[in-house]
Amino acid sequence: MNPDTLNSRHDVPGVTFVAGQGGLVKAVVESSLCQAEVFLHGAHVTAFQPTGQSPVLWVSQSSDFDADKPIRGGVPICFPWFGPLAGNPDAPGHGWARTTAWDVRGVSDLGTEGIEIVLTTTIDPYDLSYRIVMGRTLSMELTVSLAATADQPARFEEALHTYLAIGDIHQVAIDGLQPSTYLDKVDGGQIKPASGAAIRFDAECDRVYLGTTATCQLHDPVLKRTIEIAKTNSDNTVVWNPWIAKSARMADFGNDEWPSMVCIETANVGDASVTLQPGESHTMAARIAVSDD
Ligand SMILES: O=P(O)(O)OC[C@H]1O[C@@H](O)[C@H](O)[C@@H](O)[C@@H]1O
Repeated sequence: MNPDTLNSRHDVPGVTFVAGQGGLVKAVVESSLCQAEVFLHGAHVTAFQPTGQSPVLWVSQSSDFDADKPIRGGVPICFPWFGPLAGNPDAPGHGWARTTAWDVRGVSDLGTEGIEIVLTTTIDPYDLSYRIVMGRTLSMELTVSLAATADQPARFEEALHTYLAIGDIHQVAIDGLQPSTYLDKVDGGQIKPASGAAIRFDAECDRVYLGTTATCQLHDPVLKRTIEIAKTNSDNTVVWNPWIAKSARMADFGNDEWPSMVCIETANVGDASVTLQPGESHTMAARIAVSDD
């Protein structure tokens, strides 16, 4: 749908639909609380910056902005599978949601809470609704529903694959996951014991933390801030930085960009996949808050 039509249908001060990079339509939010951007392509939040802070989300300078490709950075939605689809190497990594065109269900001003945008789409057999609230904090709620008329249960994986902007990967630390075991994708998918220590980085990291509902804190001594990620109905947290060799292999990721990002992903994957019976729905949420150190 073109931006003019969206602007006349959803006439809320502080929200403007425009043709963004690659001609893809995005909502631009500018309020006293924050600046933010959401592409309808993938229901992809690409920017969030509370007033007085530097940008919270990272987007690659080499990202594609193309209706057939995912955006590299921001918050891609991984659904209905995470990573490669088992048994189908031709299926797109991380599922269909991040390359689907979503519809605008509604835009509202929630006052001190922020601006709310609700996007919807259907990915057979599921109906998806994504509620984003952009204020001093960024809230994202993904609701997946299976129609009562569905003839069988359905099982899916999901992730809010959040790329966070950081000062320097060598200096950040992540708290909150100390007590959790993790699946180490860099080491053949082995399950590793809880480390008991904050996560620090000196090499490629690709870990699925298991059985954790914990809130994480990302401490950034360079930007002198802490980003907190709280979550609901999520049993996994994925932590990812591609480091040197893997980022060099990705066409949509600049070779020298890896020190300035880390992903902390709110997820339900693998053994934590969600099964819905006909008529059921499931909501997973993440809330990102920033504070100065
Ligand atoms: O290149 P993609 O499909 O966006 O995936 C990026 C990364 O996403 C992470 O969530 C995965 O754990 C990594 O294994 C993967 O490399």
